[in-house]
Amino acid sequence: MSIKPILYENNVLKMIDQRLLPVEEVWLEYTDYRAVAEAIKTMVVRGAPAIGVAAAFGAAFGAREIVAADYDAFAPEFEKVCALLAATRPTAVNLFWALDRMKRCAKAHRALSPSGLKARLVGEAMEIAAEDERLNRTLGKNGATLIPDGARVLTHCNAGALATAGYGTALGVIRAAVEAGKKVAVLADETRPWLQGARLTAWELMKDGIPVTLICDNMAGHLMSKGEIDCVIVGADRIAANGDTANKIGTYTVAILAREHGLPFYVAAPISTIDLAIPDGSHIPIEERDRREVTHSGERQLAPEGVTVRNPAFDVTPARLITAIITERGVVSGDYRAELLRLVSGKE
Ligand SMILES: CSC[C@H]1O[C@H](OP(=O)(O)O)[C@H](O)[C@@H]1O
Repeated sequence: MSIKPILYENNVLKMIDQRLLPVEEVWLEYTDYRAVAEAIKTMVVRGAPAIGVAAAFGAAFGAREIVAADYDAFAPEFEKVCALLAATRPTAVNLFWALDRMKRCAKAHRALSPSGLKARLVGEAMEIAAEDERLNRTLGKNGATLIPDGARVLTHCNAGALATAGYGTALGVIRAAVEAGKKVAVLADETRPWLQGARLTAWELMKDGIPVTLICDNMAGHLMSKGEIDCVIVGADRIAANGDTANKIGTYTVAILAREHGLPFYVAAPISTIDLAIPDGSHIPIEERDRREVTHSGERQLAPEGVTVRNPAFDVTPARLITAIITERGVVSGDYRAELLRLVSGKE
């Protein structure tokens, strides 16, 4: 049973502090939307779907504070709550998808009493969380058909249970393949600078008893050239209408290497990660994070004081390098613009 990094119990949001893994398993408690926003910004919780789930609960907490006689008075105040949460991180579209869904829920239930509306919003956040894990299991099954028995699968960053409400996307495919009886070995890129692969992917796969080998990011090409990797599967933070995909920094590099070595490169993501409002990857905002993530490992200084640093937290893999995109509504490849529109619209 894979971990659920976000729990809602007795009106309290509990989230595992992913900054402390794998050394410490510490759960933090939240009831205030401002604290939830800070948790997203500081990566207590991270991972596109998980960020959306946390923001949904944050919005519900913010709604509880609003004193308004009716929806017309409530709506502008709720907009301010959602705007503060939306300002936390720019790349993962699931954050904005979840907040828009909470605002649509409020509007749809505007006839409720203020207390009824606030309770309904908590229910919507709970449904977003429950739905995310459910669809990850479906997505996982859809993708598992692409993973051969005995496959050695490279992944980058953490697109596992810790990046979602549970089960994971890229690692959801791995879990589903294992549950289908396949022998799967994972190679996890450590994923500098925040080390989601070393600290999170290795941790959660070991907890589940799934074979995992940790490698440094600069080892992937060598191991591909030696025939030690059979395919690549990663998550996503935002997929543009043409299939260009933003994911953790270094994903583009892995995609280039996979193409060079003739290896399949799969992206696993829920429909909520697809952003049809942007035509291609050049429009995806790329978060630049604090320089200290590069110059330090915890308190240990790794670079000279004052050195110039870049720290883009994501990059964009062009659709042409992506073998297939795995979602809960099916697996698509080829003409991504048409295929993604079909998936999102739900039309066959
Ligand atoms: C299941 S999507 C996870 C996605 O989010 C990660 O970014 P971050 O850890 O900075 O939130 C990374 O891009 C993963 O692929």
